[in-house]
Amino acid sequence: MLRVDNLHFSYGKTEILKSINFNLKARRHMSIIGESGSGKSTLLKLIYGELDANKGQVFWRDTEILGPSHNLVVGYDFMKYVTQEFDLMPFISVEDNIAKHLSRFYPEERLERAHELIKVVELEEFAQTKVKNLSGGQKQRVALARALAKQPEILLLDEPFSHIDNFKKQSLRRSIFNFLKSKNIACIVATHDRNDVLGFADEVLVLHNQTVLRQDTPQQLYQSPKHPKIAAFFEEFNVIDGEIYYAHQLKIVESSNMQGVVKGCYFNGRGWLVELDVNNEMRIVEHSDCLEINSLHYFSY
Ligand SMILES: Nc1ncnc2c1ncn2[C@@H]1O[C@H](COP(=O)(O)OP(=O)(O)OP(=O)(O)O)[C@@H](O)[C@H]1O
Repeated sequence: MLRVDNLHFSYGKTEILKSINFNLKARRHMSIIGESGSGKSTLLKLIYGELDANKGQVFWRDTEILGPSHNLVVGYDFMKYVTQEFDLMPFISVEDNIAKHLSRFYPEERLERAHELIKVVELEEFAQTKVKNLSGGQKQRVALARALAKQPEILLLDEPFSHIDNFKKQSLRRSIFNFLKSKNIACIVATHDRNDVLGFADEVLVLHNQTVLRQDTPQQLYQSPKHPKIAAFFEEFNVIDGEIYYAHQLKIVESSNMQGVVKGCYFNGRGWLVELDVNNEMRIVEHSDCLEINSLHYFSY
């Protein structure tokens, strides 16, 4: 189990994280979400032992994770961290970048494992390609495979699919997260992408105002966001009389005590997001059709 106890961290005088407390059981998957600059990457670096906390402790099972002021070499065998920078060896092949992290004593197993991981990240056709000749998204996939080479007990991922195009992203996400579950590898993913969270996270940690706003399942957070920052992570939403309503929870109706003037109409795949001006406050309502700009419509929930 990962245990984060009362963690505090500042860059110089700027406080970034305060009183961070949470646990993550072995094999579980957690997403960390929060606005840009809320400290997601900083928290991953503290968990990995790349930064020294000002106060507080991090444990994986019974081992305390210590920062650079206590450790000459950052990192532990049971934990791997894939940063946004990748840090690969450009002049050797994809296969060699991954195999380098495997034992030389068992050459056949080494190659077999490298190929297994290349398959997980769907890079079979690039196995022999030098990393310098890969695109950003392909490099990101090599970094993921390399982190899995020695099969850590816990994997930390910072925006793991940020460089990967939408064609590949969906299947790659399933492949990686299913692989982690099948090998009982716990995982913490810092992400801005709701699709990394909804189908894959067992729990979500929401960072806000330097601390943990909430820790809950994706289902609970989505269905009962309670806070605009949480709703905003998932979908377009409105706050009406202090309650949060997603755009799809409001409907255009024949008559109601709520009405607004159409100011915009945006296709979203399923239908249209209609922007309504209600006494200078904007409401956003999902509707099957685009509505005429400046027309008046009733809506309700
Ligand atoms: N090395 C550093 N020195 C000083 N300040 C830093 C440093 N690294 C990050 N920060 C600041 O710390 C805050 C948290 O940064 P962090 O990268 O952890 O946020 P984040 O939530 O991961 O952001 P994003 O979603 O944009 O990646 C930011 O305000 C950032 O400017």
